[in-house]
This record gives sequence, structure tokens and C-alpha cells, in this order.
Amino acid sequence: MEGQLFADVVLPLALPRLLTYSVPAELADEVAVGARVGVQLGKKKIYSAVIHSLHANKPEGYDTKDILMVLDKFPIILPQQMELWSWISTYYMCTLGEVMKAALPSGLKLESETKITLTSNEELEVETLGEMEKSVIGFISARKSTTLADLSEILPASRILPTIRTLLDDKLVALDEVLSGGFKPKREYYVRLHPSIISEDDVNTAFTKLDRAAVQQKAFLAYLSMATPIDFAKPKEVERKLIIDKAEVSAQAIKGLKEKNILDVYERVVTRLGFDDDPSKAINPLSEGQQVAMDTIISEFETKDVVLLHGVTGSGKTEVYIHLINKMLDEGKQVLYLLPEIALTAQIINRLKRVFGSKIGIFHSKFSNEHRVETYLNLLDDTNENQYQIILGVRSSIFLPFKNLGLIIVDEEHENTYKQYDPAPRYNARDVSVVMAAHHSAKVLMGTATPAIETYFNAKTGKYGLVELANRYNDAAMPDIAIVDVRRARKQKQLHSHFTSHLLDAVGAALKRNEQVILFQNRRGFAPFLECEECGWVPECEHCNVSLTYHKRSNQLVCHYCGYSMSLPTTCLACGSPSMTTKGFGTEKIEEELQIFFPEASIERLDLDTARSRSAYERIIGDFEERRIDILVGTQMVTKGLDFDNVSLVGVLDADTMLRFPDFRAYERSYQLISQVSGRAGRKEKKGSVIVQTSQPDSDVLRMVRQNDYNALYEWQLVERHQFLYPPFYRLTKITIKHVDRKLLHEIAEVLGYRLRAIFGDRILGPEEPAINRIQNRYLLGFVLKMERTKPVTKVKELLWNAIYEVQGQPKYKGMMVSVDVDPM
Ligand SMILES: Nc1ncnc2c1ncn2[C@@H]1O[C@H](COP(=O)(O)OP(=O)(O)OP(=O)(O)O)[C@@H](O)[C@H]1O
Ligand SMILES: [Zn+2]
Repeated sequence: MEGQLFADVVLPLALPRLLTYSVPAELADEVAVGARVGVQLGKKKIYSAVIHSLHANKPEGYDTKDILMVLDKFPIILPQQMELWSWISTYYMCTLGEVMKAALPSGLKLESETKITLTSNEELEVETLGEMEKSVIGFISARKSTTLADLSEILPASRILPTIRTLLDDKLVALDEVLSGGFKPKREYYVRLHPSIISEDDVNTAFTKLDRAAVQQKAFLAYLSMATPIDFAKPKEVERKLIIDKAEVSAQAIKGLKEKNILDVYERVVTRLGFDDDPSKAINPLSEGQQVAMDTIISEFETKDVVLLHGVTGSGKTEVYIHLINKMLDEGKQVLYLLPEIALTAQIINRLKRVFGSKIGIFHSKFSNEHRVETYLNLLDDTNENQYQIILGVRSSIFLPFKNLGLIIVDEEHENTYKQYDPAPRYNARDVSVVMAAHHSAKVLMGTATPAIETYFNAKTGKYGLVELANRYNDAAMPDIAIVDVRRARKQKQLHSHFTSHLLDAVGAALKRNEQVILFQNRRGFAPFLECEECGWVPECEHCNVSLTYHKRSNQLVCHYCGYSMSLPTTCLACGSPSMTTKGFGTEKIEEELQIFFPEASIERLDLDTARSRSAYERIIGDFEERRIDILVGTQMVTKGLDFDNVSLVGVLDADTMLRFPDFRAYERSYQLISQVSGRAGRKEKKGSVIVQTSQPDSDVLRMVRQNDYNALYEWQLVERHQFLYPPFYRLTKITIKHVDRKLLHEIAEVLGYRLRAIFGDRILGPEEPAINRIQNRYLLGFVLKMERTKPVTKVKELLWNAIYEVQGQPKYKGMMVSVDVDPM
């Protein structure tokens, strides 16, 4: 076939290689590298794939299928993105398809769910169409819209896309797809006091009216607490969903209040992208020290691509970032600002919006799919006057299509949330950002008060520039850190449940001074497990070898590994005794017990369970900022970068679990967590204090935290890392194999271990059973590969996968699963 064009495409699947399709002559003008196409795979399935390359080489060994349709009028994956995808797939040992799956918001992975609607094209007679087209038109008009999947009811799979293609060309149908523009405006419900309520007395009367409607009362209370002080002439409007979240009621309850003329409920169009605010350009002048840091960063960038800003908590790193961003924008460059935690975006966005207004977009998974697609397309569209210059986002933002990137800021670079654990690609956004910046000829600024050992090593050895900020802004003092021995407290009868008298007294004193408190417990739920006092039985997950965590509010036992849950057994399922007790403690229990000690205080909790939605965590952080919450109890979510000006006390309830964690990073992580959460105290005028409860008061790590001596930690850890062949000296790769059959798994491990050792020698450790050796019904065994940094990654990858494929390819080992984690955290 002369002049036949072929396209290699990436499918959103874990296929080891790219697939080649032929481009039919009539589509030859439309195809472009980086555009999406519809293709068929196997007999039935249709996928949207991304064109990786176009060429004239017919593949050997199989007949190509035709591309069915081209979905984009312009490429939506830019060359630099494709380059990054390739790098990620090579370095993190996964397929391009897996990268694609992580990289595109689901709205752009046009799937069988894409909606198709009819349009009216008067110039065309439906009568002139083919049979298939006619039946599709009939099908859609009977139900207003359809999806590709539904069309399989009337068409053979292979005909679906071509038929739709014809109808699209004839303009008889439209894809309800974002690329066609014209977004539906988003509506939101708002609530305010009903106009008939004009005094405190009216409020009280309303309350009495609700005596028999506890749920409505709750909702009303929630509104009132969010609208205080109440201005009866102009009552504050509150988003309905905030009330629903806070009072844990349904929309029905609020409707009831509307019917009773107590609250007014109305709908309003809100813009998803928030172009409606106007920046006052209120940029804070830098302090002298900050200015020096800023100037040094700029001069370091002349010779270095990456600079580490090591500044103590509260030194004003964020202010330095803001000035650098401003400089970038003046130069016409875009900035990507990465944060480790969604909850943190809520606070930082306010600080940035004040200065940069609508030039800034936010990107993370708690936003709707539409929002994410809008943001993605906004960046692609140069003709858009509202094109974002700054993106604030979490790790997945590295996959956005920047056209003119000048700077990537990686805030709190030490955080392990930058690393994706599951599924592949198991990438670390901090490390990827260095490669990404290189592709764009951009710079990277990493910032933190507690650098990762690897990063500090890079800075100390001259690979990265290093800039330090040793003092807090405005000479605010670093907090005093007290280490409190829980064992001694117990002996002296000064331990009340999980609180030492020392901590309780300090909380009481802070509350008396109207100051706020943060308490950190690195474990969510009520109790990590339940135990029968008679026979010692502990409820475990049916699918994982792990005890179930007790969640009191929902009265459920929950598996934190697979999500399995069961309701609380009233008696021991083993011996029947009714004496089941909880062991250990999580944030939920702290919250509950604290309320007993401080009945007047308003206490809330910030963890994965309370911050499920965007509005929920925004509400909690907002309430704490505005001092409607006195004590905030939380998991590591409360440790990172939050900035509150009235927090004078921070308590760490249990440092021991962190210190004892069986991992070579345990000390580093403990230092980081405790220093970071301590750093939330006393950030403004008043000096803060920190209380750390532990049974190892003499621990070296705690001493270093107290003395704020990061260098000591670094020197110490570096020696250990060197001695035991860990990063930064060696590159670790974890290979985990899984199988439902435990015996077979051990057999596979032996075979694989043998092969791996033949290649890598004693650089391979294992197989070893992980602490949790069964997850979701599969048994696990792990190997670790410790490789010298100097060995080429591509070669290692090839050798490793060859060994894995060889074993996996044996019929008797079918059902084995493998995951590879490069640079595990
Ligand atoms: N130049 C400045 N002008 C006005 N306020 C400042 C300035 N620098 C810092 N601040 C204020 O000091 C507080 C701490 O600053 P910031 O949050 O930027 O510190 P940070 O170094 O990012 O801290 P962390 O590492 O704890 O996140 C903030 O409330 C900030 O507004
Ligand atoms: Zn489980």
C-alpha cells in the first residue's frame, strides 16, 4: 500500500509496548502527534488513545486496524509532556499507558461513557443516511442523549465509532464533550436567615418552634454558628453544603427550615474558575533577611537548576515564593507551585489570590472532573485572556500542559505525599519536577524547614544551590519544646487516659488566655484495634492481615488497607464474652476524651475521615482561622505548612509510634513531623510552646528537635545511610509479588529470587514477608534491590523486567501480580 500512514498510540492500559494502527486516507489530514484518537482493541473494546508518533513503517507480525476517528482538532498532549511520560515510564519502571492513566483527567480519557446528543441540521435529510446512522438517530431521540457504551445495544462494537464519526461529520450529533466549549454554568445553593426574622427574640421563637425537629434544630444551629455575629439587616449567606457538612444533616432538613420561614434558600450561579475576584496586588515587602534569601536564590539560579530554600518554620518562605512568582510573571513565564496536601491549598490560595487574583488556578483531585478538564484546557488555549499563569496543586499537577514554564516551586519538599504509592506510576512529584523543569529550561525551588536527607545531600554537595533562612519573620521566637515522659507520669498518677497532667494544664491555660491549641496524633479513627479481655481475640480484616480500626462515630470497624468494614460486634466472635475493649488511640478518641476534660471548648478534628470533601476541610480550616474552633485535633494533615496566628500550644500525643516505626527513615520522619507540627505554634507575637509525650525521653531525635538542630540529624543519618547502603548513596527499588495462594507465592519467590540474584548478586535482598503480609486476599512477599547510583537506570529496568516476565510467563504461575516501586518512601 503506497503512502500508507501508521500511528503508534498509547492506550490507557498497562501494555508493555505501543500499538500501531493504520490511518485511513480520509483521516490523514486530521491526525497529529499528541491528539487523541478512537481505536478498537480486541473484538469489543473501544478506547481513546493518544498518538505517540506517525510513520510509514508497517509493523511486522500483525495486521493493523484502522484508527476509527480523531477526537481532537489540536494536540492535547504537548511534546514536552510526552517526553515526561516517557521519562517517568522508564525511571519508575511502568508502562506509558499507566502514565497516561495518571496524567489525564478522566474527562479527557473519552471513554465509553462520553455523552452524545442530537443537533438540528436542517440541511440534511435523515432519509439519505445509512441504516446504522438512522438507527442511532432514532435511538438518541428516544432518550435525549446516549453514551458510546449504550450504543452497543444497537450496533456491533466495531461500527460504533465510525457511525458516530459520520454523524459528527454531518453535524447531526455532538459529543457532549468539553472540547466543544460552552460549559454549563455551575449552580450552588445558598442559605441565609429568612427576612421575617429580625431580632434575637425571633431567633429564640424559631428555636422553640423546632423543639420536635432535632435535625432541623441542628441545621439551624450550624447556620447560626457560621453567620455570627448576626446582622439582622443583612444576614450572612452561607453555602448550603457547608451547613450540611457541619451539622451532618441532609438538604431535606434545610428545606424544612425554609418551609417554616426560618431560613431562606436560593440558587446562584457561581463560576468554577473564580474569575470574579479582584486582586489588590497587596504584596508584602520582604524583610531584610528574606530579601537576601531572594537575591541569593536568583543568583544561584544562574548556575544551578535547582535551589533548596532551607528556612525554619515561620521564616516566611511563602513570602519569598510570592516575590519570585511575581518576578516570573513579569518575565512572561508560568509557575507551577506544588503542595503536599490538599488541605493546605485552601490556605495558600488565599494568600496567593490576594496578590495574583485570577491568574492562578488550582488543581487537585477534590475538584470535580469538569473543573480539572477546564483547568487542563485553559492551559492549552493561548487565545484565552484568562489563561492561568500560576497553577497551585498537588502532585498530579506535574501532568498539566504548560507551554511557557519558568519555575516550579516544591513546597515542603520532604513530604512523602509527593510520592504516589499505588497504582503505578509510583512517581515522586518532587523528583519528577527536576526532570520536567529541565525539559522546559525552567528552574526548581524546593522549600522546607526540614529537608529530606537526600535533598540536603544534593545541596551540600553542590548539585543544588542552598539558601538558608535561620530566623522567623519579625523575630518571632521559635517555640519551647518540652519532652514529657509518659511512663513517669503514669507512675506518679499523672496520666489521665492518654493525657499527662502537664499537657492538660497547658491546654487549660491556653484556653483561658483565649489562645488556640493543635493536638497531633498520627492515627485516625477511635482505636487502632479492639480486643477481647477474656480470650484476647482481635477482629481482623477478612481480606488483609491487619486488625480493624474502630471508628466510633460510624460505629464500624474499618480496614485502612482495603476499606472493608463491619459493624461493631457486641460480643467476642471467638468466645462470646461481652468484654471487648479498645486498645490504643486515634484522633477520634482524643477528640472525644478532650471534650470531657474541656466541656466548654469547641473541639474539631482534621483527618481523612472529616476532610472527605473540599468544602469539609475548607470549612474546618476556615473555622479554626476565625477562631470558632479552640482545639484542633488531627493527623499529619495538621502538621504541614498551615499558618494560624493564634495557636500558642501544640501537643504531640504519642511520639513513640513514629520513633519505633520499622524503616530506615523513621528518625528522619519523626524529626520532620515533630518539628513541623511544633512550627505551627507561636508564629506571630506570642511565643509558642510544644509538649511532646513519649516513653523515650532520652531519644536523640527528640533532643535534636528540641535544639532545632537539623544539621546534627543530617550528619548522624548520613553516616547510617552510608553504612547500610541506603539513599542518597544507593538507589532502592522494591519489588512486591502477590498471589492468593501462599504456598505458590513462596515457590514463585524462590524462582524469581534465584533469577534476580543471578543478575544482581547480593544487591538483591529478600524475599521477605512485609509486616502486613496479606492485603485484599493476596499474600505478599518483597524483594529490595540496592543499586549503586552510577548504574544506568534503563539497563537495570530491562534486566529486572526480563527476569519478572520470564517467571510471570510460566503457565503455572498465572495469577501472580508484581509491583515495582522505585525510590520507595
Ligand atoms: N515579609 C513579610 N511581610 C508580612 N508578613 C510576613 C512576611 N514574611 C512572613 N510573614 C508572615 O509570617 C507568617 C509566616 O510566614 P510563612 O507562612 O510564609 O512561613 P513559612 O516559612 O512558609 O513557614 P512554614 O515552613 O511553617 O510553612 C505568615 O503569617 C506570614 O504572613
Ligand atoms: Zn482489608
